[in-house]
Amino acid sequence: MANQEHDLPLYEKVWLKRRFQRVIDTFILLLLLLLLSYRVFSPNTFTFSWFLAFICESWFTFTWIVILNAKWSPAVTTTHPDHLLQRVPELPRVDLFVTTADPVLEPPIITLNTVLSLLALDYPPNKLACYVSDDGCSPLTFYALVQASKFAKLWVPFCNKYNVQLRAPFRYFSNVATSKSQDSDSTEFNHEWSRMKDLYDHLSKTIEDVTRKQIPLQLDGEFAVFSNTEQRNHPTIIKVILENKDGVSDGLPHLIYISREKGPQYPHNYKAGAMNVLVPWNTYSHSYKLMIKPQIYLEYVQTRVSGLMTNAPFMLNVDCDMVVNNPKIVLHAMCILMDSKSGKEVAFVQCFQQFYDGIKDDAYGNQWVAAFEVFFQL
Ligand SMILES: O=c1ccn([C@@H]2O[C@H](COP(=O)(O)OP(=O)(O)O[C@H]3O[C@H](CO)[C@@H](O)[C@H](O)[C@H]3O)[C@@H](O)[C@H]2O)c(=O)[nH]1
Ligand SMILES: [Mn+2]
Repeated sequence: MANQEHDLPLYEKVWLKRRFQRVIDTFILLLLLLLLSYRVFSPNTFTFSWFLAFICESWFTFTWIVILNAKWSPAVTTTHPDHLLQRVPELPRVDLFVTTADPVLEPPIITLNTVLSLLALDYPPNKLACYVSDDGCSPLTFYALVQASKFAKLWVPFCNKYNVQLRAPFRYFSNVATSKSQDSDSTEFNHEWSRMKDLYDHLSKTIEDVTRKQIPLQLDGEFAVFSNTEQRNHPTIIKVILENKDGVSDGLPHLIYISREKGPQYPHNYKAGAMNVLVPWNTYSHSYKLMIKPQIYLEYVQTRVSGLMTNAPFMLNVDCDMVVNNPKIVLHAMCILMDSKSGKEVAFVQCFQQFYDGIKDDAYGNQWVAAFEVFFQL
């Protein structure tokens, strides 16, 4: 029995047979090469139109070779999160990183939803820490996160109780039919659903009013650090918004706000710069516990924040305009990262990106619909 349990696979990778498609794809490549050789050996060479056609066809052939490589031998990976706890004695800690840069272009309510979808992950909360890097150095973003932390205390238990799939409230409530489809007969569920919706509507209205300056935000108390700051010129600001002090497994993950030091005299390097400040860089700080008085560590913290605080062996990075649409995503990733063989070979796990609220027909192809259908078809 014990052996059987040990043999439970964490994931399976099945290589797909694509003999027929491979023949077709190679045939297209052959036609393209024939076309190119026709161009080269045709009598009307070196005119302007010849040159234009040659460049276009060469580029098309090159992209076809790249595409051919990408789809030559696709595989489907099926993960088994339910086997994970039987195979690994303890789940590892994961640091979650969210980057935001501008409260106008990336409204705080969007970042708030991203953070809520992370705080509600189906993973032991005492193993998670969510770091939000704010390159906008905005009290609005900090305010939204404080509000998010209060809402999370009700939202996360609601998601767990009803096994909610989409845990970013604005996505969940955007489709009443789908979100209410489960347990729709239960009065208790209907009652709690309406209560959560009212609370979320109130929350988003408050954030909107503060963002539009209809409710003034006083820069005192917790917010005083923002009073003399400019977006490109300010010292480091770190605020521990939520702390799972006792490491309880039914609490909430840590939530930490960070605005890294910036000055006009040196480049900030955009997202890469922000991630460098967040990501741990050595293993010596493993013994550090979460610091509840960050100001003491400010001078050290200027370099790698999570390294000094939680220093988890794994990290998950999402932009502020993304949401987690599968609460088990970390468990799925762990099936590959914790496997005895692939765990040593695989550096990162990435999921296909899906887009929400895209423009109809996707005229500019930003949602990659055609690309996925044509190039990555399995
Ligand atoms: O000075 C900056 C500028 C940007 N960002 C953040 O970086 C992320 C991505 O920046 P964005 O300008 O939104 O780039 P996109 O083209 O939308 O994002 C794609 O392209 C980026 C650059 O290749 C990748 O880093 C992203 O993960 C990928 O989603 C966002 O969360 C920003 O808030 C910062 O933290 N600081
Ligand atoms: Mn973006």
